[in-house]
Amino acid sequence: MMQTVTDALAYLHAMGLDRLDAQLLALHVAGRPAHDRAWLLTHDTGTLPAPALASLQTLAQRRLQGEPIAYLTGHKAFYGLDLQVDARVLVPRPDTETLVDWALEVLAPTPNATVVDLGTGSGAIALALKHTRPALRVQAVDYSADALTVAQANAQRLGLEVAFAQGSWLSGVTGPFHAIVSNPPYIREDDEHMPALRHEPRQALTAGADGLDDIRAIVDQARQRLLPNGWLLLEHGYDQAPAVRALLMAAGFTEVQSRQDLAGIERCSGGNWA
Ligand SMILES: C[S@@+](CC[C@H](N)C(=O)[O-])C[C@H]1O[C@@H](n2cnc3c(N)ncnc32)[C@H](O)[C@@H]1O
Repeated sequence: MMQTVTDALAYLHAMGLDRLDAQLLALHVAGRPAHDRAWLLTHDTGTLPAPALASLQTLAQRRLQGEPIAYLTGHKAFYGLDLQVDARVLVPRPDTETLVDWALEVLAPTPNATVVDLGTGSGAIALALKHTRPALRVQAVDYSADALTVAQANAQRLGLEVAFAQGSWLSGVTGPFHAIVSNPPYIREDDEHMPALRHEPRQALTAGADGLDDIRAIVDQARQRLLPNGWLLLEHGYDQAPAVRALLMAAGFTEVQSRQDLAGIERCSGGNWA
C-alpha cells in the first residue's frame, strides 16, 4: 500500500511510468508546481492523503495510455511562461520557442510593432512575444472558439494584453503587420506519427495530403497584409523547409531563409515582403 511520497514514486515506476512523469504527477496531486522537484526530496517520507493517491492512480493510467503529461497536470512551460493547457489546444512545444526568438529579432528595430500570431492555440507565441516586449501590439487568431477560450484565459491570468480574434488565418484581422508569425498545422493526413498524437486536436495538426495546405493559404494571404519590409515567419515539419522556401520565393518574398530548431533541424522558414 503506497502512502508516502517515496512509496508513490516507486509505485508509479513499477506501473511503467518514467521518472520525470512520475515526479510531475506526484507534484501535481500534492498541489506543488512542476518546477518544485526539491519538494519531493524534502518531503520523501511525508504521506499523501487518500484522495491524492486515488487521483495519482487514475492519472498514471491515463499517462500510460498516451495522454500528454501537460493535459494531466494542466500546465506547460513555454518561453518562461506557465501556460494552462487542456485537450482543446495543442501542447506548446519547446521547438516553437525558435520561432519566438526569430520574431523578436525581426521586430527589434520597431519597439511598438504590430504582429499577429495565426493559429494561436493556447496563446503560446502571442503571449511570449507580449511578455518579452510589452510595447509590441500583438493580435492572435484561431478558428477554434475552444482554443481562443484557453488562450484568453492564459492572457488574463498572466496579465498580458493581446487582441484575440476568431477567423480563418488573416480573415479575422485587418493589419497591416510588421510581422506575421504562425505555427500552423503541417502534418500529412497519412503521417505515421498521427496515432501517437491522437489526444491532441486533429485540426491543430494535419494540413492535407502533403501537409502544406495551411502554409500555402497563409503565404498567399500574408502578401496583402504585411507592411513594406514586414516578415512572414512559419514553423513547419522537419522535411518541409525546401518546399516552404520555394512557396515563399514563388510568392515574391525576399531574404527567404530557414532556422534550425533545438535539434539542429530546419523547422522554421520565413521571408521579407519588400
Ligand atoms: C499547430 S497548432 C499551434 C498552436 C500554437 N500556436 C502553438 O504553437 O502551440 C495550430 C493551430 O491553428 C489553428 N487553426 C487551424 N486551422 C486554422 C485556420 N484555418 N485559421 C485559424 N486557425 C487555424 C488550430 O485550431 C490550432 O490552434
